[in-house]
Amino acid sequence: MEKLVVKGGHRLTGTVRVSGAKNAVLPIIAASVLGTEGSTILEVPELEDVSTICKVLECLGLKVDHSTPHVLKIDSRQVTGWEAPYDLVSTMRASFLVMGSLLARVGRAKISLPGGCAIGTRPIDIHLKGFEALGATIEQGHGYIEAFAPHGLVGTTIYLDFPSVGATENLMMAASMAKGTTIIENAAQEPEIVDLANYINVMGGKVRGAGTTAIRIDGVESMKGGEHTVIPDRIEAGTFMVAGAMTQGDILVDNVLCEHMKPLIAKLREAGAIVEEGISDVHVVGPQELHPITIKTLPYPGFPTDMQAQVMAMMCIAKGQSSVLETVFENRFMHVDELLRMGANIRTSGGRAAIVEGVPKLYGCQVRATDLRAGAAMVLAGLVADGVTEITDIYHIDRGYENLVAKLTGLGADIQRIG
Ligand SMILES: CC(=O)N[C@H]1[C@@H](OP(=O)(O)OP(=O)(O)OC[C@H]2O[C@@H](n3ccc(=O)[nH]c3=O)[C@H](O)[C@@H]2O)O[C@H](CO)[C@@H](O)[C@@H]1O
Ligand SMILES: C=C(OP(=O)(O)O)C(=O)O
Repeated sequence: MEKLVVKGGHRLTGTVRVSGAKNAVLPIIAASVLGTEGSTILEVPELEDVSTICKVLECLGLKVDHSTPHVLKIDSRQVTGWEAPYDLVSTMRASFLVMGSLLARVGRAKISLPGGCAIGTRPIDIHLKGFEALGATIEQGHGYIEAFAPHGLVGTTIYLDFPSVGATENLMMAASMAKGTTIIENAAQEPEIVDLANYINVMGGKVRGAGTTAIRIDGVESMKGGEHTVIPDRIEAGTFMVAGAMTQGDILVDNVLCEHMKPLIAKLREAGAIVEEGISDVHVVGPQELHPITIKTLPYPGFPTDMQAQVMAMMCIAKGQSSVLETVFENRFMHVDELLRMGANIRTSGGRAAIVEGVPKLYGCQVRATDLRAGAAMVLAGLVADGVTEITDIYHIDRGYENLVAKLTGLGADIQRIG
C-alpha cells in the first residue's frame, strides 16, 4: 500500500505554484456536455478526480483528449449515453454534476446515488427539488436516480433551502437551455460558481449574477463550445499558506487570487503570520510562535470548510486555546483522532465543535488520511512533528492535490511517497 513518509522539522522556503481548482474544473467538465461543438479547457489540474469525471464523459459518448498535460480537449458533438455508473459516482460525488447538463442536452439522465462519505451524509435533495421545479420527473430505485424531461425544461424561480455549491451548479447547467428565465435564489456564491458561469457563457449561455445570491439564467436554444482557463485552486493555495505559517517558513505561493483567500488571510494574520498579497501571488512568513485563533466554517465568503482540517493542524501547535465550529458538514472531524495520535490536545462536542489546546510538540507516528483535507492536515502536522509521520490511504490526497510531494520537496520539506 502506498504511503507518504514525512520527516518533520524543516522550515519551508521558496516558491510554489498552485494548480487549477479541482472544484472549478469538475463542474466545468460536466458542463462541457452542453456544447455541440466541443471545448478546450486549460489549467486543468492532474488529479484522480479529473480522470474520474473524464471517464464519466466517456460513458456518455463524449471523446476526451488529455494527451497534453493540463489541457483537456473535449469532443461533445455526440452524446450517446445518459448513465453514470456506481463505480464512478461512488469514488467521486461530483460525478452527480452531469445530471443537470444531461437533462438540458438530451432530456434524461440516470446517475447512481452518491451515498454518504467520510465527511457526512451529503444528501442531494436540493438538486432534485430544483430539477423538479424546472419540470423534470424524478424516479429513484435500485440505487439510481433517473430524471426525465423529454419535452425540455422550463425556467422558473428556485429558492435553495441552503446555498449548496453542487445544487447551484447542477441547476445552472440544467437551466441554461430551459425555455425562458430561471432565477436561483439563495444561490452559493463560491468563486467556482463564477468560473462555471463564465464557461457556460463562453459556450453561448446567458448566466448573470453568479457570485451573488441571485443567479439569473436566460435559457438558450443550443450551445456551441469554447476555450476556458480554470481559476487557481484556493484550497491548495491555502494548504501551502498554512504550511508556511506552521513551519516558521518564508514562502511565495504563486498563481493565487487573493480576493478568494480573504477569510484564511485574516486568520493567518491573527495567528501571527505576515501575509503580503500580490496581484497573482501571496507571500507568507510564519511567526516564531503561533497565536490561538477561532474559526467558524460557512458558505463563501465565510471561512471554507475545505480548510478546516488544515487550520486545525496549525492550531495544535499554537500557544493557547483555539476553537473550531464546523457548520457546513455534520461530521467533518475525522482528522481529530489522527491528530490525537500525534500528541494533539483536542476535545470535540456534538461533532461540530472542537476546542484545541496547543501543545509544544507533535510526534510523528502512523496515521491515516481519512478524507482529502484530513489527509492534507496529516501532511501539515507531519511537517512540524518530531520524528517520522507515515500517512496511509493517500488515494484521498491524490483526489485533490497535484504533485504534492514534489511541490513540498521544492520548498525544502522531507517527504517521500513509497510503496
Ligand atoms: C466538488 C466540489 O465542489 N465540492 C465542494 C462542494 O461540495 P458539495 O457541492 O457537495 O457541497 P454543498 O454545498 O452541496 O453541501 C453543503 C451542505 O449542504 C448539504 N446539502 C447539499 C445538497 C443537498 O441537496 N442537500 C443538502 O443537505 C450537504 O450535506 C452539506 O452539509 O462544496 C462543499 C462546501 O463548500 C465543499 O466542501 C466541497 O469541496
Ligand atoms: C470535500 C471535498 O471534495 P468533494 O466534494 O469532491 O468530496 C473537498 O474538496 O474538500
